[in-house]
Amino acid sequence: MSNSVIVTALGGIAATYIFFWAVLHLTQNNSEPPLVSSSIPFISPILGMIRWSMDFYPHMRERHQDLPIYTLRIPGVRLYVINSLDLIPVVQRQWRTLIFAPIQVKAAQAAMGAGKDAIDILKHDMVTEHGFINGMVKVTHPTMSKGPALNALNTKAFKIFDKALKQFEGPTTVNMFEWIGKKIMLATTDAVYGPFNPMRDAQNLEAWHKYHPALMFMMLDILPQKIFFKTAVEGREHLIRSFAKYYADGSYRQGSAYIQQFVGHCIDQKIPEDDIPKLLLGTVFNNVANTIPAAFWVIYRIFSDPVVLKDCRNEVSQAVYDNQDGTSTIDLSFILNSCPILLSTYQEVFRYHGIANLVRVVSEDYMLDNKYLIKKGGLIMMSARAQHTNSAVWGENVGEFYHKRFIKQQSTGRNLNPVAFRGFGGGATLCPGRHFAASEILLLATLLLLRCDIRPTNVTWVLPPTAKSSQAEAVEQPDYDIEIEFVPRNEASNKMWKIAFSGDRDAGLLVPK
Ligand code: HEM
Repeated sequence: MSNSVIVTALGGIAATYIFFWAVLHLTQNNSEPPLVSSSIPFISPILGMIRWSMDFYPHMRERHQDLPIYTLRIPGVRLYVINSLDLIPVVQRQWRTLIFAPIQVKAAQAAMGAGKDAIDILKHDMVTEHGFINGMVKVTHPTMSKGPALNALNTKAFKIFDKALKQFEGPTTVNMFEWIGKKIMLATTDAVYGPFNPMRDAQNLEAWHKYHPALMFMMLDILPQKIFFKTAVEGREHLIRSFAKYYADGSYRQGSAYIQQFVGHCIDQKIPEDDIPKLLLGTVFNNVANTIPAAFWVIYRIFSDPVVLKDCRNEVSQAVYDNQDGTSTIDLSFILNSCPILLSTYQEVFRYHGIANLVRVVSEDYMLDNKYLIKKGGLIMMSARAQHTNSAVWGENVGEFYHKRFIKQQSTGRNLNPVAFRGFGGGATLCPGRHFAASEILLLATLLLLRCDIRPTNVTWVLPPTAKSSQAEAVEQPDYDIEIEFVPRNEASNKMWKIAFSGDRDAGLLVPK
């Protein structure tokens, strides 16, 4: 290559760099949060995200500890990243201006394939209860947070778990993530969708496994789906056909109170008939996507540590009473109220393995905390992992899984700050499904504690890595499965089990803010 070509090429690169550097700095207002990661304009943050993956925001928090909030610029997007715990409630209070609903609308359109008319209805009012999204939370929330409707969901799930455990007549080897995934999928969807649950069908499960892994990339909505995600789109279409039949047959009327309210709200809001099955498909994601990996980690953490196992088994055994007819009853309310170590272990799972990226869309220019100009169209990012890995909040043992961390009296003299715990989000969009998820996961864990021992076939428990986790989910997923052996406990064999609810629930869990 001649010198002149090299000089021209270098000149071109330098001119391009200067051009983008100027664009970046001229379009950045001094009142906006400080701009970081700008050495290669618009590209450096992307390189950082690729390099650090789900540890990107914790890494940035360490690097920019002095900044309560900073700006990242990537092509077409201003990302305002919250570092400081104190700014989280400030963002959450502005839920009418810094909105979550557009993310849900995007999911409906790009991931579920909802049509234009349905999307217009979803977009019409994204802040009041008269709108589709907030109205949906309002009508479905009571059916999954407490009372007879949630008890009914748990009772159905119990029957599925009970039946599965009865099949262990002797030591049984399974792949742990796969086994838990199948049981949670069946228990949850049977409880939610009722006797005509579409997710009982093996072909639909296969379609789900084609569709689910591509969800995050489909959500980004950059690449043509029919070319780049052909298999996932086929899986989606298959599932939509099945949910269309479920809807057209009126099978949802025999489903849970939750799914009846869900469909009723779609009808009231005049969602086109063809789109209701697409939105129903979205409920499968809500119902199982995080519950499955969370159940995996809860069970892994309990059974892989003899101390945790002993503590938790001792607690749950007190939730059981024997009946005169020879059956044994598990009081789920006792589990959810009076088993502090089990509940602490459960919450530590979400602190340690939680990766929720809580995103808000800025609907108009806004002065956050009267200090930082946040521009319309920008995104606010509150990373759960950035908060959950902060030693200033959680103490020097932040990097350890400490199963008693959430027991108040044993925490380091300080009460835990509920804002620092982002496992289920917080504020106006705090996860309405958290009670359902908690009761189902803890029910499965309790049944296993009472009825089985679990041994890894590999002799020792080895914590699987999680680097390949999909960040569309709020909980890490193991990169590979673990083979385990369920060994029925003698003291529990031949027992018949029942479930009961003696009172309030979740009293022992930290209430996220
Ligand atoms: C372990 C299980 C679960 C985890 C870790 C989890 C996590 C979360 C998080 C982090 C958010 C907040 C999103 C944000 O503010 O940006 C959220 C919201 C939500 N979750 Fe969950 N979730 C779980 C289970 C469920 C279940 C079982 C359901 C449904 C039955 C559900 C339905 C929802 C809905 C509808 C929202 C949006 C609420 C709104 O728009 O106000 N989740 N979840």
